Amino acid sequence: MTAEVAVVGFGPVGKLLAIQLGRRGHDVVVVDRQEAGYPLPRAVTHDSEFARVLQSVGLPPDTIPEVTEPYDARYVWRNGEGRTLVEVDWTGRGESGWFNTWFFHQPSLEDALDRVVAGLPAVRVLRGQEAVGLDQDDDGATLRLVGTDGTSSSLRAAWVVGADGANSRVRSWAGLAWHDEGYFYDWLVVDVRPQPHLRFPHVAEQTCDVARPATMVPGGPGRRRWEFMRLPHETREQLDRPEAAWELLAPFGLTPADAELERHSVYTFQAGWATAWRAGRVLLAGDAAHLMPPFAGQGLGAGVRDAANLAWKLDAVLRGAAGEELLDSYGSERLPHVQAFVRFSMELGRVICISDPAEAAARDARMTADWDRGMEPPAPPRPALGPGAHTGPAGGRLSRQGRVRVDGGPPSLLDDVLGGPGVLLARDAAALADVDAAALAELGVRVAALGGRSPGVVTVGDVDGTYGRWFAELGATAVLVRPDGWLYGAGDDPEALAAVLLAAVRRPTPVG
Ligand SMILES: O=C(O)CCc1cccc(O)c1
Repeated sequence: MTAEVAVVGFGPVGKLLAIQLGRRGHDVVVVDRQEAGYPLPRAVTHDSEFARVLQSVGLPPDTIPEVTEPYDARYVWRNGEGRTLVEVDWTGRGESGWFNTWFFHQPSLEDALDRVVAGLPAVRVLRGQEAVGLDQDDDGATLRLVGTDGTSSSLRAAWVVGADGANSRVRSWAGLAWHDEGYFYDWLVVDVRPQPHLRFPHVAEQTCDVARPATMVPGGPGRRRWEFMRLPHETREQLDRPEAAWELLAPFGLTPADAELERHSVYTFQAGWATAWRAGRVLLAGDAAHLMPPFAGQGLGAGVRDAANLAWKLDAVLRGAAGEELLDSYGSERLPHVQAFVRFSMELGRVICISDPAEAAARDARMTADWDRGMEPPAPPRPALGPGAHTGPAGGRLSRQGRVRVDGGPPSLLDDVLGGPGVLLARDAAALADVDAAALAELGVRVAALGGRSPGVVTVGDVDGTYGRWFAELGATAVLVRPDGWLYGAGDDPEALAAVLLAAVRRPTPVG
């Protein structure tokens, strides 16, 4: 069997990558050793950028209310006595055009992604096929597979992506090293469906109580998630029992009579990353490439960013629009970005994972004093991409998505008008007259303007002034946004911007 891309692992990251490549017409085979999907939640929160990626695969979050719901409120941290330590602002809309914070039910999201995959003839999914080995040469890689019935086969692909989770075998076969931050905390993760009459408050809270550090967050529509830290005197086995879960849920007013315990499982929260994400024909994505504790709610989001970054680059390489060196920019861009979130999540963990009373008292004194005098918590990181396929000071930053109007029609998000985030957008269509639109289209980038008319250019009205403000902040009259929604660059000469991108991807400058 052969494919252009073989993906090992059919979790959300493998699914999104397969969809993005399959929608661009590439022949993708996904293998997963499990016969069926994992039916229980793992991640429960996503951000505005993740929402835009869902939009790009035909699942805009406002059309899947059974899967995900916005959280337009604060993320509250309290001490053992219920005093506020800090409140993090999780309200409002992000620059990607969607609410900043959402809580979702992962199995329902995966079902929705499965339905998208099923509609893509270019994507084949082989469940019950375990990858047991990998060989590669200059032209591709071969996976050795064993089915659940014991049958052996092989799968040859131009590129293999290991989206096979924290214990990635693809990572080991490719010889990609792992950097471990030495961060290990065991937590009992509990997913619950309270009966609707309980009317649970829709809040995200951390209880920083030495007696039992605990997290309570929504778990997607109709569900709640609790996480309880294992204390030093407890074993994993003592904690990983339904009786232990119910005992810990009781103070929150939950009993087996009015709630369903969907899952309880002890996880070891960890932090680390693969030091390189490509070895020849093999690439890593998702938990195979990075792990972080959940306190910033960014673990799966990082994997989703991987899929978006990798998809457009693999697409460009496979269609011959870019040299394979472009794939080196995947890890060089994504690694520094994900490191910022790993470190931020560990810092949050250092606040909550405290079991020593003296240390907790010092934390409480410091944080309540800061909060009482109105000190705002440090903002979550907004890292730029590391070195790679972008140019100038604005390049490598997240782009914006606003509402636009075409020919006096109703407002729509720009990506919906253009078919995806990739765009060379100029203030005036006249500046785009000589741009090589066909070459940009090969990379998944369309050509649009906020005013004027020019053949082949989509002219859009800037409904809320999002783009006018953004251009003013950048001091530019044109932006070049990559198909993953990240800014390639900004300036006053869109033709030159396009030419720099086209030259860079055809012969990228080596990174690192
Ligand atoms: O969705 C996740 O990654 C885990 C859920 C979560 C969200 C916010 C705080 C926290 O401690 C866990």
